[in-house]
Amino acid sequence: MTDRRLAEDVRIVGSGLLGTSIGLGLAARGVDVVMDDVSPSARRLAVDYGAGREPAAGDAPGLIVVCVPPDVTASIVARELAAYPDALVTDVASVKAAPLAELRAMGADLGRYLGTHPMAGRERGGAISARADLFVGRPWVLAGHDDISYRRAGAIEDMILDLGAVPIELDVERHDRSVALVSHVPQVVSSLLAARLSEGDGAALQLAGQGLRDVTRVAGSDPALWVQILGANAPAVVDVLRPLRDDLERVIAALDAPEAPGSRRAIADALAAGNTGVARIPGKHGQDRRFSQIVVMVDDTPGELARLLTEIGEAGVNMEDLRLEHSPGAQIGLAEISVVPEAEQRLVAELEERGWTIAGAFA
Ligand SMILES: NC(=O)C1=CN([C@@H]2O[C@H](COP(=O)(O)OP(=O)(O)OC[C@H]3O[C@@H](n4cnc5c(N)ncnc54)[C@H](O)[C@@H]3O)[C@@H](O)[C@H]2O)C=CC1
Ligand SMILES: O=C(O)C(=O)Cc1ccc(O)cc1
Repeated sequence: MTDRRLAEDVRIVGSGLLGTSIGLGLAARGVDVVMDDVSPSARRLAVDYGAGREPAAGDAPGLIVVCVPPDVTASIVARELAAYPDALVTDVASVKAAPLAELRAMGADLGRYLGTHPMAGRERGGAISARADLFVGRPWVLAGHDDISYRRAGAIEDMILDLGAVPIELDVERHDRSVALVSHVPQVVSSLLAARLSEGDGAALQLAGQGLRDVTRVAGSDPALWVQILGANAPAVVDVLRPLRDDLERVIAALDAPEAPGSRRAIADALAAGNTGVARIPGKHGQDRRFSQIVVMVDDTPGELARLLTEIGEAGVNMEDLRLEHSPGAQIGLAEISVVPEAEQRLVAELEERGWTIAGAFA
């Protein structure tokens, strides 16, 4: 028998990115998973990928996971609660207060419903983008409310743990305020910045480096999904956007008159506040500690990166993170290796001895 916590059979409604990824992860652990979708071809595709089986008469799931767009989440949750009176029902929508309020207004049986939100995803939807390991190591919020205890929702936590994610209990309002700050506003800022590029000189784009890619990655997200997410969490998003606009106006005023008394200070203060903020983003395993970075030049030939990683292992150093940078047209890649500060000097020496070129090392 596969090692797992979840004892229930699972029904997944919505066979897109999230539903298929959950199905793949659970099916791999031997759970009996049924995939469903309003679109028969989406459902069949998820079944073809191995996320689960077609629905059948007599299915009696103990846990139902609704993975549909936010604006239909409440109505599908209500339908499933009514259709399967013994099942626990959850959903994965990116907003939590609005679907709960809708369900309450419909008179749904909230004693069997607890919404969740995995903080993992991709810019592209659909089963074709799904991955069984999408949730490994990622936070997954259980959005608590007064009609059900976390203990009663134990099977949902079992599912989260079986998928390798980290359960976090937050009530719905705190969840929505939190994701406004860490997910919804970053989406808006990333999109607005990327939108500037559509007007830029084509030659300027040839100069694009990793910094631009870092801050615009999520600008490739699906507008149809995000219109729903932002609309459903509008007050919390605006609460972050307004002070952001004030900060931007202060920077613009300072740059309009950079020589005026106080202007340079205003710019420096804005950038320093950014340093303080970025230092608060937890690293791997949610820890706050910062790592040293070692940048190694890697020939753009097959097997070179694998050789580097093997040799770091041989040196007995645990790699905390890895980032790759490629310049278009260049035959060299840069591998930025994060290690604990105590290991930095030793690893640099080991790698140089083995013939690697170190482009930089910094704490
Ligand atoms: N895309 C992401 O990165 C993340 C998305 N979420 C949430 O997950 C949910 C699903 O998103 P994705 O999987 O990305 O979308 P998706 O577009 O890949 O899949 C949604 C699926 O739901 C189906 N569907 C639509 N209406 C339905 C209905 N009435 N009944 C049954 N099926 C229906 C669609 O046919 C589609 O297959 C959304 O609520 C989203 O907020 C949560 C975390 C991350
Ligand atoms: O791509 C990423 O980094 C994400 O964080 C994706 C994501 C998109 C929507 C969510 O509600 C949660 C996560």
